[in-house]
Amino acid sequence: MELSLNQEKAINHVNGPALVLAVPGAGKTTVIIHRTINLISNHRVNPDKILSITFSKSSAMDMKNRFEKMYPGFNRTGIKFSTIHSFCYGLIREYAYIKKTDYKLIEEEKNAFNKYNLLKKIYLEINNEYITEEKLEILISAISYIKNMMINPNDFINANKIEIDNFLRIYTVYENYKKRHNLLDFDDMLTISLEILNSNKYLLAKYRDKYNYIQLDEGQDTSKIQMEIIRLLASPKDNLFIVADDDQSIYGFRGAYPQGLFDFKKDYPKGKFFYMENNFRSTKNIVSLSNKFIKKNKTRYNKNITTENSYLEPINIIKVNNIDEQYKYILKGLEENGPNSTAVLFRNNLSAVGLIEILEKNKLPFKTRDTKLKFFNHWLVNEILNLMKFAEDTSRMEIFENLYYKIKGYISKKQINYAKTLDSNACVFDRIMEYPGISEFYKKNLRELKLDFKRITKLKPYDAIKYIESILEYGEYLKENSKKYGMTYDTLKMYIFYLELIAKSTNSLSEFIGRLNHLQYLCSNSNTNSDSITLSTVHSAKGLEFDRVYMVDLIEGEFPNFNQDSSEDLESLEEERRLFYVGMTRAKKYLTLITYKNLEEKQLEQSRFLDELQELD
Ligand SMILES: Nc1ncnc2c1ncn2[C@@H]1O[C@H](COP(=O)(O)OP(=O)(O)OP(=O)(O)O)[C@@H](O)[C@H]1O
Repeated sequence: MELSLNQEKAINHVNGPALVLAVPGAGKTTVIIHRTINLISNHRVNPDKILSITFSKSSAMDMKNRFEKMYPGFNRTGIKFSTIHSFCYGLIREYAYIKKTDYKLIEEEKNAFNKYNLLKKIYLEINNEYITEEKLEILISAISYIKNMMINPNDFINANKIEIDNFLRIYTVYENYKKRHNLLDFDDMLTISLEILNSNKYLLAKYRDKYNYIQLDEGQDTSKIQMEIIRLLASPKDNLFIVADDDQSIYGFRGAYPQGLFDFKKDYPKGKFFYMENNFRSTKNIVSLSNKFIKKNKTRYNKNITTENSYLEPINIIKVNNIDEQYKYILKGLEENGPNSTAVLFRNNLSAVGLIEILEKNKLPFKTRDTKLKFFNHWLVNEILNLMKFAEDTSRMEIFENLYYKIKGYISKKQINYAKTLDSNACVFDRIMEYPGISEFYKKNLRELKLDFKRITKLKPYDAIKYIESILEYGEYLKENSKKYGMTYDTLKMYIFYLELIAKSTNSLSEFIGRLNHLQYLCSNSNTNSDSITLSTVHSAKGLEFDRVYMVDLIEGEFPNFNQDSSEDLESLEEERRLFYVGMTRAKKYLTLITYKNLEEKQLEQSRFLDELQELD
């Protein structure tokens, strides 16, 4: 590979701070690898003294592999590619050793004691109810944001609408508990590391001496506290080499702080700027339109993206009638072009479910970037399955007592408790009918309900779900209670939609459950063959490239991901636009953007980003 002049300039930078502002596909990773070699080979820097910080474990891995490919045989020993968290953990362990204390990490979900369980327990104690998975995610994300942005939780509450009752109390109890017991979550690794570096002169000097050259990849998604740690470490030599594309900052919700890049000049008046505006990855068609598109954002360094690659095919915007036609379109493309170097990208992970079902049915190999799809263990999916299981055996009180109030029938807790004292092998409805003084009206209701469940056993899974949703009025319950679960009704409907999609090809409950298990298995044991189709959220596709990219489900509300409850401020819109841009710029040769007009009876609007692209083209 022949390096460009601009790449050369950045690679040849040795001492002092530098910010490399680059566009997608400009070879940022390439530059970090070549610069590392340059420091070692031409400037006699000891490999141990270079610390390259990557965004995620997988990008650290990717960088190592690319290094190997570019410089086969070069002794990589001592060169450190690490995430900031892994660096911080090392520092904390050393500190703990000196202080003869011990910190326990509580991130691993597989351990019995972990932060998820701790937060669930605190939430239950404070709010007297169980927290849903969605709310737990909101809670964790808010705590993380506060830590990463180094803000006061009170200020956070004042500036944000958060759907968690007693958030401040939960936050305080959680923080105090961890402190008392020396527990660490990922965010504490950062806060504690910063405290150590600020308070322990010995360790600060030691680590400054240990790493003389610091390189930071994906600088745009580094949080405020991470940047503080890195700057403190690099000081006073300030041999800090940051590579970034502010247009690809997509982790604002987790505290990414691209503002740090805009402050670079102020923080380092003598700092050097390098620009890499040539995209080596994509065709002229893709580069030109994505460039015009991102220019609609106001908060950004102005860059002019160019490419020497030739024109190939225009970006393809496809509007079909419904999601089935979207899938058919993709299948046809895969049939014509094969699965090699192809990705299907989407805004929300739920989209993966429909794609997995369709690809599996057509025996097409795929791999998912996010292997733990929460769909398969989601409470809503479990509840529908449980109602179907209950239909097959209406004596199963252990199922019914958790669901009776979510369907029609006006059954009371007292009646359930009474029924539990009767013969446990008898049908639950017959038992409730024994309730002392129960009116004829109630009995009629119960007989009807019993009949409803009998009917369900005669239906195929697809029709059974529809029956549960409408006739048993489970859908009504979801509509009225979605907020309680930290979700919108539209999202809950999508869960049902995908469940029905999978149910369509099955004839019995056991076959249906078997299919769900099989799809979940395929998802978590993803095909790693290079010639399988990659399914990924745009977030997880960061840094990757494919010959052919389909972006799917491009519906207003879905992408940009705004619902009726979320605020549509300029900042969030710009972040969504950056995310869309990251998706577009993953494509080397062919980019297809797909939207559809209807989802069942509901009419949809195409994503506003497609409107923008159509206007710009
Ligand atoms: N000088 C060059 N000549 C030819 N190809 C290059 C050159 N530099 C980089 N590339 C290629 O361009 C592609 C993009 O490089 P790389 O992935 O490093 O870009 P990036 O800036 O990290 O991209 P992004 O930020 O969009 O993820 C890769 O396929 C890489 O091999």
